[in-house]
Amino acid sequence: MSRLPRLRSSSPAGLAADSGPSMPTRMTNSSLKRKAAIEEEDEALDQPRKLPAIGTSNRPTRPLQPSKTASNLTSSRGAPVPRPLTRPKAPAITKTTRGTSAPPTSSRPPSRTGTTARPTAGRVVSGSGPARPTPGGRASDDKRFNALQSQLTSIEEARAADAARLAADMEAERNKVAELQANHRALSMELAAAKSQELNQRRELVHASDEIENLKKKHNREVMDLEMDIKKRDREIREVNEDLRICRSDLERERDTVTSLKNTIAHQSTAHLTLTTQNNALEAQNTALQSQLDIYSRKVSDLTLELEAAQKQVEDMKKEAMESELVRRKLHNMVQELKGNIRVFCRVRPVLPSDLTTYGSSLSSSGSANSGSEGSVDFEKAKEELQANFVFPDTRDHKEIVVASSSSSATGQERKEVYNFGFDRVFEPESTQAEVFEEISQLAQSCIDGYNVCIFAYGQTGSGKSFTMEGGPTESSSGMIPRAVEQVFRVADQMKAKGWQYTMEGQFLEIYNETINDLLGKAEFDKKKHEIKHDPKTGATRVTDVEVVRLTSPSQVRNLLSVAQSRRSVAATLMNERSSRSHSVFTLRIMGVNVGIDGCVGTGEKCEGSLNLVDLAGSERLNVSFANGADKERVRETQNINRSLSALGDVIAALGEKGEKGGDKHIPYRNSKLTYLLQNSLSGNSKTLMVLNLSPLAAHLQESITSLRFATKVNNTTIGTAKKQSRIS
Ligand SMILES: Nc1ncnc2c1ncn2[C@@H]1O[C@H](COP(=O)(O)OP(=O)(O)OP(=O)(O)O)[C@@H](O)[C@H]1O
Repeated sequence: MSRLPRLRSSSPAGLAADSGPSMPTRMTNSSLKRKAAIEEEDEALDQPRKLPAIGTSNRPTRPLQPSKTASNLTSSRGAPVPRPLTRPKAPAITKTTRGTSAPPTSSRPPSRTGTTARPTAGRVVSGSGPARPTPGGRASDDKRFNALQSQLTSIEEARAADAARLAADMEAERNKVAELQANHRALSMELAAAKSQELNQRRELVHASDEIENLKKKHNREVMDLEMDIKKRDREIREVNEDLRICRSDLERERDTVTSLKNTIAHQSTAHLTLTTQNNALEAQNTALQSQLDIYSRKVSDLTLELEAAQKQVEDMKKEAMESELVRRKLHNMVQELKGNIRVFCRVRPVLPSDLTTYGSSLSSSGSANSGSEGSVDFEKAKEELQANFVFPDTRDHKEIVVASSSSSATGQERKEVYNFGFDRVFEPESTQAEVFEEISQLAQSCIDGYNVCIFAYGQTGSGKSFTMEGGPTESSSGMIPRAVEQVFRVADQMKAKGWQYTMEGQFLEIYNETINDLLGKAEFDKKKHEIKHDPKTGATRVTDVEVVRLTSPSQVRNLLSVAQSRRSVAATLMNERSSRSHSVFTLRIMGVNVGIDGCVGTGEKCEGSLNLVDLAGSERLNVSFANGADKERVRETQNINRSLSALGDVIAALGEKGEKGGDKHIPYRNSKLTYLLQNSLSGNSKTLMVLNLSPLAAHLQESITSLRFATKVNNTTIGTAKKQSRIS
């Protein structure tokens, strides 16, 4: 009984630690149960020899030798060595007990197997018996001992059998243990392998976890990428869908277009057939035309050659025209010189209705002179009554005027006198402004050609000077100044074709009481002092501080004339007409340069001419003013007019003398502002025209005769040879 715990304790210590808990434990329990059953059986046979007595022995029980394999296995592993299973032994009989109870040799049972010879149970029983036999009962005791010896022998035999059986069982158990230990080792190895595998697997697991983590991250990234990709794809899909939609609509349109094109093609096919037919016809026509074209091409090349020749001819003609222009100028000037560089025209104005009232016609007082056809007849009668006897005998050349006057002698006899005057041209009262200008226009041309021209209107007050120079408001009544300006502009324009380019400027001055006033200026009359400057090199005359206007159109000149007229009206007093008592000088300066024509270089020749149109003060005051003499201012005016007009006569006379005799004759230009101003236009290199205006009235006859005599004197003067002011730059 006491060995069970040892088996029990050895079993878990030796097996449970290293082998699996199930199978070895079961096997140990079953063998122990069988042992427990045998021991219970022994107890039943010999109660006093209880097994616990064995357990009390100090002899150590011989443990079952563990198999070398098991021992080696456990020791090699370093684990606690399990307690080996002990072989069951019979309890040994101590010498002390044997000496007292029975002789050892006789009482020793026959030798048996080692296992059975060593039981100790008998000795345990004898050694531990409670009662010690007495010497009287030795025989019984021997019997008893023998019985007991036999019993013991049988018990030992049974025990031996049991021991053998147990040994066999033990051997089986050992084998099983060995087997289990082998299994255990195998399992340990498997376990180690499994552990190492587990370790590897753990490492792999860690590695795999890392990999999984990485893969997860990668996966997340890929997921994100994929999501983005998906979004992108979505976007692309949307775009593609949109494109698809557009494509579809385009396709629809294209289909429509195709449909319409098909229709068109169908129409076109029909038209094509028609056109093919036409084309064939046209090709035939074309062939015919081609041959014609060849003919025309030849003609064109011939014409091109002709054109080139013609263009060359045109170029030559242009050059020729420019050269002939120079010739024309020379010839024109020669003609003007032959006509005389100072010429005199005489113009008699018509009798005006206003003359009837002013000069007291008997018909005008009757009041019937101004109405109806009867009135016109009366007017004609009144005219005859008032007008002087002017006759124009030269009906072909219009160069003569005959004045007949009658006067009473001291004896009371009527004396008739006839004066015959000849001028370059005589204009009758019916003459128009255009007719007068026709003669003057030649001088305007000379001015454009670079000559200085001076045209005077001379005559008594009311004789028609202003009318001749400035004219009336209508186109037909416009005077010499606007016509000359128009002529200059027209000719300047025409001269462009001959390579000339002109610029024009104008000034309008008044000489009143030997003072120069600017009719185009803003300054108050008679206040500002203007000086006359002559440039001896260029022959140009300039007046200081006067308005010189660049002229761009004839209409501009008309405006200037009206400005001048209004300024004169403001300056006029109530008593006197300022225009009658002053000279007005309109100067048109013309500057030209030959720049050439297209493709033909100009000569560069420059010319500068001036056209002076002078409306003189009334000439009659020469006599009348001195006769009166009461009004000092008027006397002064008259004296100035007298001086300037006589100075003009003197200059012309001196020029005439110089022309006739030559030499270094002094010309008194400085005797008056008028002659000094017109110095360069009166000298030998200029052309002068005096228009003598005559009143047709008999009341003015004496004045008219005086004027005629003055004009004749001028007309008979020959001013040298006109010299063209030109210079080559
Ligand atoms: N040929 C003409 N035909 C028609 N009317 C004329 C003619 N000549 C002059 N007259 C008229 O005679 C009048 C006097 O002429 P104008 O004023 O021109 O004379 P004037 O000599 O200039 O006088 P003044 O010296 O006072 O200026 C004006 O009414 C003008 O219209």
